[in-house]
Amino acid sequence: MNGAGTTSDGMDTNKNHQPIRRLTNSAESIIIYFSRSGSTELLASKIENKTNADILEITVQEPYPSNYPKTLARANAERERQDYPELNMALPNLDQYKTVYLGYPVWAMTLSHPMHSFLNTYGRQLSDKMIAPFMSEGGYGQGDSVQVVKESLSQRGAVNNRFTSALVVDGNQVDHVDKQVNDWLR
Ligand SMILES: Cc1cc2nc3c(=O)[nH]c(=O)nc-3n(C[C@H](O)[C@H](O)[C@H](O)COP(=O)(O)O)c2cc1C
Repeated sequence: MNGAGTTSDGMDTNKNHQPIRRLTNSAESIIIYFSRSGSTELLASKIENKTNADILEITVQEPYPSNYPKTLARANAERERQDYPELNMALPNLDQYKTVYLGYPVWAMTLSHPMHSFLNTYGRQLSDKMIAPFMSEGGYGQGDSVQVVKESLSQRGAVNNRFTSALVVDGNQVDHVDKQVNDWLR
């Protein structure tokens, strides 16, 4: 139940390029996502292309190893201690946005830790937004991740959120999900 064997893993997305951060004064939607090995990032870029939303990547102080077992060991230890990673990003003012597309990989059948950290740190600033959760996973589905997003937001004092259905994509199939993405965006 840990996604071992999924071919998408094995490379931190920011090893070879700067974190993604494309912001305008005019967009009414923003995509905020974390991706360790690129699948959620690819899905985020598809959503960006289809919506013209702004886009912001969540990054952590200490990136996860590209080595999958090492990442798993770190993630397991973090989860046991509920010790979520420190972020190294700045959140822009979100006033202009009505919709936040919130993207993450599923880890251990729940929300991956950088998104935990993001919601714990900035959740309150998502008040009044429509939240559109999207995720990539290794074949075991969304787990309780959306529930955890909802709980984290309300614990951080976010109010007046509405939620769309979640877009759940197998990380190895992101290249083949354009129709699913289009249908979800409708
Ligand atoms: C620490 C860790 C735990 C994972 N746990 C699960 C899981 O419980 N269920 C699942 O389907 N996939 C699991 N996966 C696989 C990832 O969800 C999947 O490969 C995802 O597409 C990775 O997204 P990314 O490339 O954006 O990081 C796990 C991956 C990692 C690194």
